Amino acid sequence: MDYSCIIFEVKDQTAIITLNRPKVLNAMNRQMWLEIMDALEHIKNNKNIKVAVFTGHGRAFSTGADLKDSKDRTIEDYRKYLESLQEASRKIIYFEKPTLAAVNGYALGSGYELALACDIRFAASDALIGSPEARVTSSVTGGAFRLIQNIVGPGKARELLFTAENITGEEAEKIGLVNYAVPSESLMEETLKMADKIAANSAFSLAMIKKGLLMAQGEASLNAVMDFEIEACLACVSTKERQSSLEAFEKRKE
Ligand SMILES: C[C@@H](O)CC(=O)SCCNC(=O)CCNC(=O)[C@H](O)C(C)(C)COP(=O)(O)OP(=O)(O)OC[C@H]1O[C@@H](n2cnc3c(N)ncnc32)[C@H](O)[C@@H]1OP(=O)(O)O
Repeated sequence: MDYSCIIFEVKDQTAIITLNRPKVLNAMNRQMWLEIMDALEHIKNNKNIKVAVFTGHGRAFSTGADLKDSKDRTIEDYRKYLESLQEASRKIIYFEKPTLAAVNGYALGSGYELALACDIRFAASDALIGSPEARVTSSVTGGAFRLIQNIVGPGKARELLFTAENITGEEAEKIGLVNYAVPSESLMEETLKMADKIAANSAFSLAMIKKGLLMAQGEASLNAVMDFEIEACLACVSTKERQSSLEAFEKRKE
């Protein structure tokens, strides 16, 4: 597959998937999710690759769902988009090899959910991370109802989702949302250092450890949560309020 929305490269034993729609701050469309899945399949089948790293091209990791694409979508189109998003999210969450996120700039909505789906997160200290769904009349979709509570606990998860406010990489480190906040100029270097440390270990052990960790987190009912996420998100985007939110987004600089 030729990639138009991501850049795929391999450095030593680490594959780097760079979200690549910088003109729209790496806003996500169905094609981007399909390309991510294709790249993951390649990583899975290549024994020399032991770790996958996600990052963003330009001044954002990703600002989440493409709101311009969203405006004229039918509910059925939206469902297809969400199903691709969830297929990719499941693939990342259950991926046999460790995944790392190097969060640069904005990581919002589905963009921040992609980072949550990764095993380990690095962020630039000045990154802006958040879940603006409630502000744009949407709802989380990438397994985030489970993931965010597992990562920061129920109280902080509610605060982030209810306020829809962004926090910096530095604040994210304090609440355990990211493992490390580092100066933006050393973000990739620090992330790749950790990737190298992991890649020095047994691929089989890593796969087993990851499987065990996921089982221990109660994967069985994650599917039920994710099915609900699709219904909740579609219910949100079917409201009249959703159209007003999208119009407000377009008019925000007038
Ligand atoms: C299931 C899903 O619904 C869950 C979600 O993902 S909801 C999350 C949706 N995302 C957002 O609400 C974020 C929207 N973006 C913004 O609020 C702002 O762009 C920003 C605060 C992140 C950055 O602001 P600023 O620095 O002023 O940059 P611009 O707004 O000028 O952005 C530069 C161009 O990128 C376009 N863009 C940014 N984000 C999106 C997006 N999510 N969808 C579509 N397009 C986006 C923006 O319109 C600018 O393009 P233009 O052609 O210059 O107008």
